[in-house]
Amino acid sequence: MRPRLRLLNQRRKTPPNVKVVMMLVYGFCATVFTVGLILLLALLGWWIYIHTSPFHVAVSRIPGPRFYLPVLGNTLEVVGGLDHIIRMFQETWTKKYGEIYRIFLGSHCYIAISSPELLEAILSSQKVIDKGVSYDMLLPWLGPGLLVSSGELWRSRRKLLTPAFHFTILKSYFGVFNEQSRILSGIFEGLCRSFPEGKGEIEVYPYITRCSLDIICEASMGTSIGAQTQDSDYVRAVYRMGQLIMEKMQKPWLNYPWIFSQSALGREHNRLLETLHAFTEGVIRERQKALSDQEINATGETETGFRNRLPLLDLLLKASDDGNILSDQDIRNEIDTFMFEGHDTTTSLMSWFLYCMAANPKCQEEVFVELCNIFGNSERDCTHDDIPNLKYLECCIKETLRLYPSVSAFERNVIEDFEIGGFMIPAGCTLGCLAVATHRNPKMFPDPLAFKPERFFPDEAVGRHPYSYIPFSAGPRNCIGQRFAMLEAKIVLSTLLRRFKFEVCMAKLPIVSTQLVLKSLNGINLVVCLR
Ligand code: HEM
Repeated sequence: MRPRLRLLNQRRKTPPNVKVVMMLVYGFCATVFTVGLILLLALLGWWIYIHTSPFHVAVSRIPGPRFYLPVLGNTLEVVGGLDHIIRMFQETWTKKYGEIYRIFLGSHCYIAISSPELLEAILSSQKVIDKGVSYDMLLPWLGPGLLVSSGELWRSRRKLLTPAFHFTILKSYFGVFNEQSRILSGIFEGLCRSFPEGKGEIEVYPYITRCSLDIICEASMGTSIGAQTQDSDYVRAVYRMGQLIMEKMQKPWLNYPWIFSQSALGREHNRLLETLHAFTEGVIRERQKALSDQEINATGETETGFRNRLPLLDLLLKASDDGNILSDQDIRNEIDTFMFEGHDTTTSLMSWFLYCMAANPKCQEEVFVELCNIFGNSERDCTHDDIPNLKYLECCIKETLRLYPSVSAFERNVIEDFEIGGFMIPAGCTLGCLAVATHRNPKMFPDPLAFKPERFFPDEAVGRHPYSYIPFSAGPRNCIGQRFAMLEAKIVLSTLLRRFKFEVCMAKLPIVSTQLVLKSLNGINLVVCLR
């Protein structure tokens, strides 16, 4: 009996490998259960939090997606190309939720506005003047310059810098505008002559960028970098820095300073910063020396070759001499701000303008007729007296800025609770003013996607809400360089349209995308020929 019983006992015992498997299964189930329970509790906590915290209760009254995830918010919906982001914010969500809606980008609440009435309430307010978090990306380069600074610092700088855009000063830049327009026109002419039939494809964006850089460099620093005619580390650095900031924005993990500093992009960023800052500092030092040596003679020429147009830099140096507190670094921040704001925006405008002309040949012809009436066959410069006569050109520029505003959206930080349109906007939100969505609102601009310069004829514009058109923003923090930009655009564009004809390149139609300014993902390619 005994041996048999032992045999039976042995048969009933579970084999060791099955035991291991069962233990693993139990372990796995226990882990899944625990993790599930923790997730469930976390979600419950999150649900209770967003239904009871005053912040979330207030923002939940604003239209927007019902669900947003902890940590991620609605971010997954904007993942995609740079052309997808603009569609989501300016079209899809605006159509779905209306002229005010809220979105969570990560855990940050973003309230997007495209109603002229609400924009007026925000932009004319003296309370909501601080910039949104997106501008922090610019801080290493621009520091707290006029664009990024807030509070009292911004107020005092704005007061200090406003005289630099007085009409008498702007008048002195006509020479620079004309000189650089001629150089650009010469480059286009060379390209056209090199095409087999005098007509060929040009990606205009980089050429216009270099022209605007030359203009803003002379205007702000009184020095010439010859970006259009020669290679320069500084120009390359300005150009690359804009791209790099966009690359960084698309990779949220690079927002952690340590990770960024270890990345290839972070190292390149630091090298570019050195080049950019060293250049501006060098020009400031030279200019300081020239001014203190009293080298500027009565004709306005300096021994160092500067032309005395009272560039912005002189104004800042003078202000620091007058005893105002303005360190060399403050001056550098302001100059860097003007270099950045003053070239990318105007390049975007002028490139999209040429595209609009190419896409609307009748309008292009009408501008040409206007130019012939003013300039005839002469190749003379555009003067101060010509500006008021460029009426139709001005309407075309305005219509370009309506359809393709260089700054497609701008932001304000809400630092104390604020009420608009019956909604309480709690402190901590970012308000996003959607220029594209506002400008394409059919209530204000019927048939909004059509290019119709006549919308800006004086009698057509009567009765339109002033905040339905905001390419230069509005209110106390509007664009300080608005008149500069319009003069620059009128002179450069009239010079080009007098000499060249532009046609659309059907194989490479632009793909609109939101970057630091409104650009096209595949460039602005046009077929160009001499008139
Ligand atoms: C087509 C050309 C331009 C457009 C569409 C444009 C548009 C804008 C917009 C929308 C703002 C407000 C941004 C915000 O609130 O965040 C702004 C601010 C600013 N712009 Fe322009 N801009 C242009 C050209 C220029 C030029 C040529 C300069 C300099 C010469 C310039 C200098 C500035 C500065 C310094 C600010 C900040 C003003 C402040 O906060 O007080 N802009 N611009």
